Amino acid sequence: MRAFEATQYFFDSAADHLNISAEMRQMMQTPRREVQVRVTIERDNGQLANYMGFRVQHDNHRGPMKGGLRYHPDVDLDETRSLASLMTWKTAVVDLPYGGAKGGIGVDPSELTQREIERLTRAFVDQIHELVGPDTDIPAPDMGTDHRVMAWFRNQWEKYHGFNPAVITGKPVEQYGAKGREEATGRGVGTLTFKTIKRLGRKPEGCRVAIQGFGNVGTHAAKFLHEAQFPIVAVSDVSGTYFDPDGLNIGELLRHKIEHPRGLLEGYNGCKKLPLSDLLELDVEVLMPAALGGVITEANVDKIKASVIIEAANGPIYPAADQQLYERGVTVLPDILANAGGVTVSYFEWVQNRQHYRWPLDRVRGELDHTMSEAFENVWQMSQQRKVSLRMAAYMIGIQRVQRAAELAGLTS
Ligand SMILES: NC(=O)C1=CN([C@@H]2O[C@H](COP(=O)(O)OP(=O)(O)OC[C@H]3O[C@@H](n4cnc5c(N)ncnc54)[C@H](OP(=O)(O)O)[C@@H]3O)[C@@H](O)[C@H]2O)C=CC1
Ligand SMILES: O=C(O)CCC(=O)C(=O)O
Repeated sequence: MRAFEATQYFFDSAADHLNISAEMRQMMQTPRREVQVRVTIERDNGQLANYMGFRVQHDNHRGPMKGGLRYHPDVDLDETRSLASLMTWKTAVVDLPYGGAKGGIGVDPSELTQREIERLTRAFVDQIHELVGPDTDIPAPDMGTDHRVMAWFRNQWEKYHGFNPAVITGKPVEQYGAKGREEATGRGVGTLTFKTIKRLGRKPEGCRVAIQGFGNVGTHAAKFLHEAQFPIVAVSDVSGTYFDPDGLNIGELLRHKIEHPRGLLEGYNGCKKLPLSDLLELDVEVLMPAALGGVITEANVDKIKASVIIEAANGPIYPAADQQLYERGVTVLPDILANAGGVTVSYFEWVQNRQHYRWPLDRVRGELDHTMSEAFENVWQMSQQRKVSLRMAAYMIGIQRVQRAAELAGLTS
């Protein structure tokens, strides 16, 4: 199964619980526009290198389309389509005035220098600058991109269209970025992990956590959960799984990451090192995939021991595995709710840019917590009332909101 098929399956299962015509379903499932471009740069050694770039604009009934840019070797049209549709349901679940989009380049950024990544980003903007804008489609960071990439993107876009920092979010704070955007996804994930555990009648101290991926989302989630007294017993990045059954020293791991090349955990020897694939199968209460999609499938679902899975990553569980987990009584907090903190603070950044006004960090955090908590309550209630999984409940809320917007607009917008 490929990524978009998985997202469509979840959409269809949720739509089956709602009264939606076949034509409306088809409209909501089909992306408005898909763009695929060749991006060519000169490497530092003078050789040419060609990459494929993508932007999928999924739906704009609720507002300008919003979604990150991923730089990763697996990026292709199918994955981008899947991620773009997730953005439509995600912005709707947390009730932001946005639609959904996603983009990226099929490239391994670890093989390029910073100057090459800058040239790549500028060349990509040259290809797609007419499609994006503060009122149409607003990119942001995702895997493999960060505030520097956002700054280059904005600078190149403004060469064509003039000053308008609201064209992209996740920028450096000194360059019209919002305070708190960098931590936002991990913070939101942490907040909702805490709420889920509380709702299940458990205490953080008794919930061992394993986190797959120690990048932007994984590190900030780890920091938040560590401060909230959760024992984090394992984290992983591409170099392996780092494990301590008594709880990892998160501060030390973060320092190691900052001080070492490419931000890798490679060489950290304050705990046991296990093979990469072991992380998902550890004996923990809470499992948090925070890296790639499609990591929990029919092939490994039997080996998952956690009773709570928090989808910090986008699309980490495929449908057949999701069904098995539901039947086993595993609580899965779905991506379109769990990791919505990033796009929520992106929205705050966009609002601040448009008003030429800056919020202090405590305001950003307070409004983030409020937005995430409200969405969590709505999804939890829907799940209880309709006796469906949290994923189905989140999709149902998202789909209903997009359907309502489409009907109010007269369907032809
Ligand atoms: N950034 C954001 O605001 C948001 C991100 N997300 C989602 O969260 C996930 C992570 O994104 P983000 O943290 O931004 O990405 P980053 O690029 O910052 O970090 C990704 C992390 O995953 C690790 N990784 C990659 N492959 C594997 C693997 N096979 N096993 C274990 N670890 C692996 C990387 O390791 P290494 O560094 O060693 O390569 C890195 O630590 C993605 O699914 C993304 O779509 C969702 C909402 C918002
Ligand atoms: O911050 C944003 O606008 C989008 C973040 C994103 O790509 C995501 O939530 O998956």
